[in-house]
Amino acid sequence: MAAVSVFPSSRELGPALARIVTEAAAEAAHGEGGRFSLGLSGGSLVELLARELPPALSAAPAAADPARWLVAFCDERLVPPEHPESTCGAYRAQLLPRLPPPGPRVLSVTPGLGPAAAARDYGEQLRGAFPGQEVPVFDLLVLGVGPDGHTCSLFPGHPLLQEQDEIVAALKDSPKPPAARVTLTLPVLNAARSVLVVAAGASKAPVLKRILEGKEEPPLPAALVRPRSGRLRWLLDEAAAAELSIPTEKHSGV
Ligand SMILES: O=C(O)[C@H](O)[C@@H](O)[C@H](O)[C@H](O)COP(=O)(O)O
Repeated sequence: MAAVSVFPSSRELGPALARIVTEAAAEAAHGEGGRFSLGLSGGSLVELLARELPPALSAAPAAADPARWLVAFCDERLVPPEHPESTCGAYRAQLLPRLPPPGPRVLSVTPGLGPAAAARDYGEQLRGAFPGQEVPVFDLLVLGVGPDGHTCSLFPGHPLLQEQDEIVAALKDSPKPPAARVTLTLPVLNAARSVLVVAAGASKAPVLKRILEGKEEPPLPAALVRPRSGRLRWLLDEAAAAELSIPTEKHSGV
């Protein structure tokens, strides 16, 4: 059973999310290799992390220093990095310049490649960054969830939900534009040591009830995020949690 934390609004959820990231970073710094591997999703998470991670870092122990971080993106839209829809572009514009120099090592999808080549290239980058790991084991993945129950760029009913061999896959038919994307696959999501799924706003309330309380078959993509041995936590605001009847941890956020 995943832990579901509910905050009054993003104003309280954001700092809690940032604190979890910096605490995980400090913990990983003391672990093997002293590196913190972090996978980030796009969408509303970009602005939330850009606002909350810098202040959280200034209050965090030195061990949380982003210079020890490897940052990768859980999915990416196949657009030029300067395109407003580029997840990497958005983080490079909004978050990375606000981190203490020299900042993290960032893996990103090589621009200008077609979907299949981009997925192959990004997969090779990941394999290189996680030597000896058939499936990269991230310390922490931060995921979002769409109103349709997608996460990363894994969409309901899409064949990629069955992908068990590739760590990165491409799609050209994303129902959420842009259509061409690459995404981490479920084996990577479920190998992570810790996974956070963040959702805010009333538009997510119906799908969160389906994901967290429904027993529908086939399960929605976000319901397939079941880390084998890692920790799974949901961070929601009250609006997104409004239809839940399962027990949740209420946080006032102070
Ligand atoms: O690049 C993307 O589109 C994201 O990785 C995607 O999976 C996102 O997390 C969800 O669509 C939720 O997006 P919002 O948080 O903006 O609703």
